[in-house]
Amino acid sequence: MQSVAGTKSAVAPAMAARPLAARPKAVAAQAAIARPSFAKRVAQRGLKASRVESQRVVVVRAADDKVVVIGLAADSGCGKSTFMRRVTGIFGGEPKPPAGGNPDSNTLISDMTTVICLDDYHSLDRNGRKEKAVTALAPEAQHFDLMYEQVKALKEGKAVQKPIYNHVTGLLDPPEEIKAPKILIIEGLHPFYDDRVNDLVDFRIYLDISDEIKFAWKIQRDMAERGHSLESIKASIEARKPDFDAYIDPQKKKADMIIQVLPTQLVPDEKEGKILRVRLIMKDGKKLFDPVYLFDQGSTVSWIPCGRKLTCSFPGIKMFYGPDTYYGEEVSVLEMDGQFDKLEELIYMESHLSNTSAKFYGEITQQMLKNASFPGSNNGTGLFQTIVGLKVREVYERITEKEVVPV
Ligand SMILES: Nc1ncnc2c1ncn2[C@@H]1O[C@H](COP(=O)(O)OP(=O)(O)OP(=O)(O)O)[C@@H](O)[C@H]1O
Ligand SMILES: O=C(CO)[C@H](O)[C@H](O)COP(=O)(O)O
Repeated sequence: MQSVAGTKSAVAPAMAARPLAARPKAVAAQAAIARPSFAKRVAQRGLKASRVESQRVVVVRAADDKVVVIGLAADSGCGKSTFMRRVTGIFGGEPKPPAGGNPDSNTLISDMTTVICLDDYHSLDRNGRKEKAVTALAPEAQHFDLMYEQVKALKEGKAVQKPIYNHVTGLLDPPEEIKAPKILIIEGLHPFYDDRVNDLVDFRIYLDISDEIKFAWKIQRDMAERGHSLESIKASIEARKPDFDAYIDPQKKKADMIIQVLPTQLVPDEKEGKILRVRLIMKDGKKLFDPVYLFDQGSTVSWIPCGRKLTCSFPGIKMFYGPDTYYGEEVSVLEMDGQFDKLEELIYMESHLSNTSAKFYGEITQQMLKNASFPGSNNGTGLFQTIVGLKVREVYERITEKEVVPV
C-alpha cells in the first residue's frame, strides 16, 4: 500500500474534503481523466482518494490503517518522561509497559499511543561501549538499520520484535513484541539523526535544555533520587558533551517544534533552575499544524499578565510572542519567563492564546491542573509541553481525518 503521510506533500484535509464540483475546472478535468484507474485501485485495495495533483492521483492508505509517527529528541535527563506523560494523557488511558513482559521494558502503551525508547536500538551494551571507548550518544553505538526497519514496519501496520536495552543491567535483553498503534512515539537521543528514520516521522519535537538547567535537573534527580555524587554527575556531563554537541544537538534544526529551556532573565544570576525562561519555537507554514499566537498573529508582543486577573509573586511573569528565524527557517516564538502562583488562573492567559488546538475553552488549564504534580507545572515547560501535546492531537487528526474526543 502507498502512503504519503510521512512526506511533506501530505494531504491537506481541507482539499481532501472539497467536492470535485468546488475545485478549479482544470483540476476537475484531470480528476475525470484519472478517475477510472483510480477507482480500480480503490476497489482493489480498499483505498480512498485524498488529492488530485497535476495529472496524477495521489492515494493514501485507508484512514483506519494510518499510524502517525511522532519523534521526540532530547538528551538524557531533559524531561522526556514527564513530557510523554503529558502528551499521552491527552489521549486518555494509563500508559503501561507491555503486559506480562520484561519488567525493565522501556515501552509504554496506552489506548491510542505506544511510546518506544530509542535506547532499545543501542547496538553496544554498557560493556561494549566501555571496550570500544564510545559513549551511548555515538552513532556507532546505535543500530540505525534495525531502527529504520522497525519504525517503517510499525508505520505500515506490522508488529515487530523490538530489542530491549536494560538500563538496570546495562545489557541487551531478549526482544518484546510491539504491535502497530494509532500513534507511535519514538523518543530518545537520535530520532532525526538517520535520514531514513527521520523521513518516517510526521511531527518532530526537540527538547532543548540549556546546560545550566540540564545540570540543575540532573543534580536534582541523580543526587537526590539515585545517590550519585556531585563530582560523578559533573564528570558524566563533561564526558557526554562532545558527542552531544556533535550528534544530538544538531537534530533540533530538523524539528517542527522546539521547547527551549533557559535561565530566567527576570532575576539576575539565577542559576539554580528554579525560575525558567521557556521558549516554544514553532516552524511556520507547515501543513499539519498551526503555530500558536498571542493576541495578534505575526505581530511582536510583550505582555506582563500580572495584575488583577493573574496573581504573581516575585519575580512575576513575562510573556513574549513574535516572528523570528531559526537556522534559516521562518518560525513563530512564544515565550514565558517566570512562574504561576495559582495554576487555575492560567485560564486567563489561555484565553489570550489562539491556534492552541484546544477543543474547548480552558482545555489547557484543565490538562495543567490534572497534571499539577508533574515537574514544571507552574512554568512554561508544563504549559508548552501541554500545548505541544495538543498539537500532536492536531497532527493525528489532520493525517487520519479522524476526530479524537477529548478525555
Ligand atoms: N519541567 C521541569 N521542571 C523541573 N524539573 C524537571 C522538569 N522536567 C524534568 N525535570 C526533572 O529532571 C529530571 C529528569 O526528568 P525525566 O526523568 O523526565 O527526564 P528524561 O529525559 O526522561 O531522562 P532519562 O532519559 O535519563 O530517563 C527529573 O528529576 C525531573 O524532576
Ligand atoms: O543517554 C542515555 C539515555 O537516553 C543513556 O545514557 C544510555 O541509554 C545508556 O544507558 P545507561 O547509562 O543506563 O547504560
